[in-house]
Amino acid sequence: MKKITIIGSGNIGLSLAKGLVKSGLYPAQSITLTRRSLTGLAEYATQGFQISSDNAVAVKDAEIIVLAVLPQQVNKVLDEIKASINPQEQLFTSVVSGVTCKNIREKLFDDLQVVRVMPNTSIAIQQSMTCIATDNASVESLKIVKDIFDTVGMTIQIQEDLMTSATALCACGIAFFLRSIRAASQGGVEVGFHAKDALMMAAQTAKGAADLLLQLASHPEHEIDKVTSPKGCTIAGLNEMEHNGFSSAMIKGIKTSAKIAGELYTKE
Ligand SMILES: NC(=O)C1=CN([C@@H]2O[C@H](COP(=O)(O)OP(=O)(O)OC[C@H]3O[C@@H](n4cnc5c(N)ncnc54)[C@H](OP(=O)(O)O)[C@@H]3O)[C@@H](O)[C@H]2O)C=CC1
Ligand SMILES: O=C(O)[C@@H]1CCC=N1
Repeated sequence: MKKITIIGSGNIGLSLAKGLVKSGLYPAQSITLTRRSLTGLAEYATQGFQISSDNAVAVKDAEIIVLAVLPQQVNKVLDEIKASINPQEQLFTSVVSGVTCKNIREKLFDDLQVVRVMPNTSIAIQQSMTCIATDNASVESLKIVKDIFDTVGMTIQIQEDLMTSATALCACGIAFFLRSIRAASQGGVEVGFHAKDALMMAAQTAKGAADLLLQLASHPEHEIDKVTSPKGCTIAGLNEMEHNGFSSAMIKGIKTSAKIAGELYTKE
């Protein structure tokens, strides 16, 4: 168990903090949360987390630092903490989209080990798909990061140049699949269910579909073929969706998100 400081405890920073505590391996007391406005962190202090609005102080004792501010807030934060960083003792991780390991070292220290991590918000319930990449961290440091994120979902190590693609597919992907579930529930209401029931039914159906792929290591089309009875209602609905661009919309959306993810830091 290591001391962790999360700089920028907003949506993803807090989701990570909650997931680590839920995993049982990291007590709240080992995690320091920072943001400029501490009112948003008051409830976390009552749960045992350390909270601070002073990034420079908050990183001093940390063995692992997680940078989780917006891309346009990164430079100011790195300037603030530079004097408190010890590159020999600390491991620097960043979940910031579009900011490379090299970008971070250029602002801090050449010999600082930096690992980029791209989780998604389901990290709060230990269900994240987390992508990990580095261009200089040791095998031991990578293992430390992987071990942490393995407690809050599934991890995969990828090449750093695929990190913006990973952002689109997995981090933004949560929103894409949620919108699909919401749309399915809206269809459910049209065909007769109350909204609350329709949403629960759509969500559990989506979960079942995902688990068919994950638990059986199966391919979507193989599972689809089992649902589409000849001349049946599934193929009729599925083809209607495809005529309206269902797959195409998802593919185009992911490509657009990946492009924008790569531009976020430079758009400062
Ligand atoms: N949301 C998501 O699903 C994912 C987001 N990411 C990445 O994570 C990062 C954060 O995104 P998200 O959580 O959505 O954004 P949020 O705006 O919710 O969180 C950013 C947090 O940073 C805090 N902050 C801003 N400036 C400072 C500062 N100088 N010192 C300390 N804290 C600061 C803000 O609080 P305050 O204003 O009070 O300081 C805010 O709580 C982004 O870079 C994004 O690309 C990556 C994966 C998934
Ligand atoms: O929308 C965003 O820019 C961030 C990055 C991935 C998820 N949320």
